[in-house]
Amino acid sequence: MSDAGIPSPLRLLARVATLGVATHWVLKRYEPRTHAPVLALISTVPALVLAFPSSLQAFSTATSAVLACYATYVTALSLSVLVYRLSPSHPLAKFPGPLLYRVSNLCALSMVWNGTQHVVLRELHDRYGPIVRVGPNKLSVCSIDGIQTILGAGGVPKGRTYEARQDPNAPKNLLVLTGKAHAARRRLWNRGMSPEALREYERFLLRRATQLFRKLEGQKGIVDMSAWISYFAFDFMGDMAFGGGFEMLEDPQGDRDILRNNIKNAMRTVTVISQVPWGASTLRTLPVFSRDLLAMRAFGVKFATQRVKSGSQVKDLWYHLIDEAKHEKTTPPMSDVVADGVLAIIAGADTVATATLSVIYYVLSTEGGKYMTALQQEVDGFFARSDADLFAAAREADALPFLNACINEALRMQPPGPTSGTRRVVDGAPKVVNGQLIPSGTDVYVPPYAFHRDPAYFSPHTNAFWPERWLLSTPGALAALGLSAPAASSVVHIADAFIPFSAGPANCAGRALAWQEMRVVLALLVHGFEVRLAAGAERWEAELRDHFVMSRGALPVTLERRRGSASLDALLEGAA
Ligand code: HEM
Repeated sequence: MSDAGIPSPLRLLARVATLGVATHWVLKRYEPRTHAPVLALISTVPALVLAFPSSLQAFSTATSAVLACYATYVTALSLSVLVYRLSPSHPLAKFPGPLLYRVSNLCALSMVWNGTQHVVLRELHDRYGPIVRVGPNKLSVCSIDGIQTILGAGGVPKGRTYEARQDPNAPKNLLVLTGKAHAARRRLWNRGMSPEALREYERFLLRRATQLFRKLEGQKGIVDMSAWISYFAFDFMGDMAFGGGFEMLEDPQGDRDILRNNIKNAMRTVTVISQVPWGASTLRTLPVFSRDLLAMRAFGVKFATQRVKSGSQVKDLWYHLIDEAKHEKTTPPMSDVVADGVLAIIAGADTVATATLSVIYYVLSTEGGKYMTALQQEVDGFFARSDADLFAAAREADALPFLNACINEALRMQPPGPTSGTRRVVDGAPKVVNGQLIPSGTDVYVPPYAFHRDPAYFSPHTNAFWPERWLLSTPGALAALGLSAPAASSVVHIADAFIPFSAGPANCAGRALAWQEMRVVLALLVHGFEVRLAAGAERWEAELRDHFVMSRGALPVTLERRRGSASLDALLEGAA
């Protein structure tokens, strides 16, 4: 149909509106990765104005013509987006979810910024069921078959939310890689986390754990356990990834502590940016968004340079990541190792600190501290043995069963990576979860926190710290500590829904190391100190924030040195 009868200004605006709608359909099909295509599309508006100079006569100035055209363009683009996202023809229309989240990812920004995403996702699953639409193009899945279908081998690759997480000028780290590149890099990591490698790390761990112990012995009054465990975790991971040098335990107020804040801020920033992957590259050019990521890289480069100078005297994680033993055909580039070294600090320090602190908090705060009493009984009994070998016990899954149960339960209650990033269902390979087809192009969360707090997988006491649930098959172990549990038949415990370390080929590469650290540090603390929560500790749970890894507040405690044992003294002296 001809538009010859329409006055020329309206004709111009109609063309601009059509351009707005067309822009939506182009961007929908070819989601931009840089700002250049976005700028190119936006500049078509003045180009259109210039292409029809006669239309300008109806406007008082050229500026008002351009402004009117942009207003029309944006309105048409927005309306097209809105109508499409809410329409029954949208591929995700059949999935329930809050109206605002269906409209735009921007609606979720405040919960992401505030770090409440994990809790909100759980609430949404309570309300809407196992699959919830939490963005225009995004689902959250809390259905047991989704774990293997999405995260398992042959599942769904990581989506673009991961790319937004890393420094744009640095090579990709393991977390961001997919497919063959991921498998090749993961081989290096797996070597660095093999049982033999972990044996090598024991002396570093003993040195740092002893240093922590001695520092805590010297503390008076209220002690912020959160800070001290963090210093330990960062120092130890610095030893692993860069051959040491962080020394936060030695100099807590030193400038290296800035790293902790860099990471905290950077994690929040990239978690927010990753909500709008199409704008990520543009946003990251702004110093406010890139400052902390760049500072982290500079930090990594500085420590890597020191590590290179020291050569292969020690078989730390760096030794394996840069393949100093020459297992690979080609030596990995130094820049990749720096990227993975920084990843090790982010992925390995904060996570272990949060989990260790959550154990301390829950065993002390639950039911008048009865779990701390049971834990001390188990650990004291262990150290009383003449053959007590803490590192041998830390290697085994069942040497200290109640300690393991408490760690598992703290990881269930507060998984240190509570949501993880989204996976994206690739073109031509839709997936079926819970009997429903998840179409290609969909971003999918498989959030650990939501699984762990689902009564369909863990009950009774779904939202309470109840370590007994991990020892149902060994009631004797509980009875020996004065604890009991109902018959296993009345308890729901779906172990496959426990995913604090994620699942599948990109699950946590450092899981075994994390377990070793947590067992050693907690056994030393429980045996060596009487720990009591102090005023303010009750805020622990509320101050845990989901910024990909948990950020946390203080955990004020008082400490009193216990009598300990000859085994403990020998262990601590051995580290000197
Ligand atoms: C309690 C402690 C820990 C927890 C709960 C934990 C949890 C996780 C989770 C959930 C992921 C998957 C993230 C995702 O896919 O978005 C992950 C990945 C990873 N973690 Fe851990 N982690 C812990 C400790 C460690 C330690 C000590 C290291 C050692 C440096 C480490 C290194 C890594 C690496 C390298 C990845 C990426 C794996 C890959 O993409 O193949 N983590 N971790």
